[in-house]
Amino acid sequence: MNILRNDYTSSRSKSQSNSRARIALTIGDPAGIGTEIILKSLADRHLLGLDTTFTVFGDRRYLGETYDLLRNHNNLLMADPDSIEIVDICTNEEISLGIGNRASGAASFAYLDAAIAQTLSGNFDAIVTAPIAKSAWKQAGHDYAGQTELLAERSQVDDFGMLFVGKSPHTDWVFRTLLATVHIPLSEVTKQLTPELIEQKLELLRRSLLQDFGITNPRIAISGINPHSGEQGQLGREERDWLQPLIDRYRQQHPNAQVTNPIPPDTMWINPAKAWSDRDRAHLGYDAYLAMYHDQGLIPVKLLAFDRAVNTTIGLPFVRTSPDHGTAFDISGKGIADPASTIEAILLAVELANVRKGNS
Ligand SMILES: NC(=O)C1=CN([C@@H]2O[C@H](COP(=O)(O)OP(=O)(O)OC[C@H]3O[C@@H](n4cnc5c(N)ncnc54)[C@H](O)[C@@H]3O)[C@@H](O)[C@H]2O)C=CC1
Ligand SMILES: NCC(=O)COP(=O)(O)O
Repeated sequence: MNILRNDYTSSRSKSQSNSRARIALTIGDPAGIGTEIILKSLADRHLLGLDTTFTVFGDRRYLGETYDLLRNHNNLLMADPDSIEIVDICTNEEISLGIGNRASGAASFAYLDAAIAQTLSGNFDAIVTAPIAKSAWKQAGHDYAGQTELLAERSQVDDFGMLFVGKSPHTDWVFRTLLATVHIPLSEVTKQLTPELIEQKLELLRRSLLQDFGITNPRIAISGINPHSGEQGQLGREERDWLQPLIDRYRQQHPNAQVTNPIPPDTMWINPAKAWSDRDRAHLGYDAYLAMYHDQGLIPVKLLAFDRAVNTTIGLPFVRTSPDHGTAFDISGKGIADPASTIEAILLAVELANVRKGNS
């Protein structure tokens, strides 16, 4: 694991505050790898020495069971649950490792809901969430597309977005990708992509780049929707009919932002890949990319940065980050789950929380 400390944000926005960031961590679906990656992360050397408090929301019993199961496994380094601060949410559900179901969904929902309530009450500055299974939430009667939507609903915000942030270990360039649409069927995507939605996401992204990352003159790349960005209307009309006019208008309204024309989606990711891997070509990377739908944005993110990208919810009244992967039911309880993306999620949460505290 080669993790570089902090510096996702520009030096302009570094915190001036001396007050300690308070971070809530949820263990996610207890049938998945959440307990393992949280305990591994809390023992990681990159977190030691941070002027931060960590509080874990979850069932103490599952944390203890994971610790007991894995503590002698190949010299794994994990925090002892007895040594960490835990808000014990005992759901009395019978969990089977590797099987996400109604019981595991009810439990993971309860952990997150409690963490949100305490954060909205002012007890925490940020929430780092381990992964949940949306299907398990559904089985437990919680009809949300994901954790993001619950966070937004409880916070009473409509203007929010899913931004993936990954810092290259090769070049230090930071790869940021906002998804315009997220967890919807592919057949719904073009119905939900409207000029209003894209304008809202662009503005949300510009504000987050400024407020969270200290970037005053952002360079933002926008993906097309259709193959070849529509090939002048021959392969789809959205780019011609409204996306390009919207971008032209946006540029006039925001002369500080440098926004591209719709880039053909198949070539959009060539420059970020160069900026990620080659220090001499890091300048080719933009400050952020706006992808039109889930897999258009997340295939390149996970190809380049699966072990370190962070899922960040922007637009909330508090900081929320999460690893970029899911519950990994296929490997839970085996001791092989990589905590790197969770460690990055914690480091980014601390950094963003400090930025907000310094700005307030
Ligand atoms: N932030 C969140 O809460 C997310 C939740 N999910 C949920 O996770 C569940 C499973 O989704 P999948 O598509 O299977 O994706 P996944 O990310 O859970 O697993 C995909 C593959 O990557 C491996 N993998 C994932 N994380 C790993 C880690 N830390 N270390 C080593 N290997 C790892 C898994 O073993 C599996 O082979 C779904 O129910 C989905 O809703 C998926 C993505 C994000
Ligand atoms: N693919 C990203 C993802 O599933 C994250 O969902 P969320 O639970 O953070 O809303």
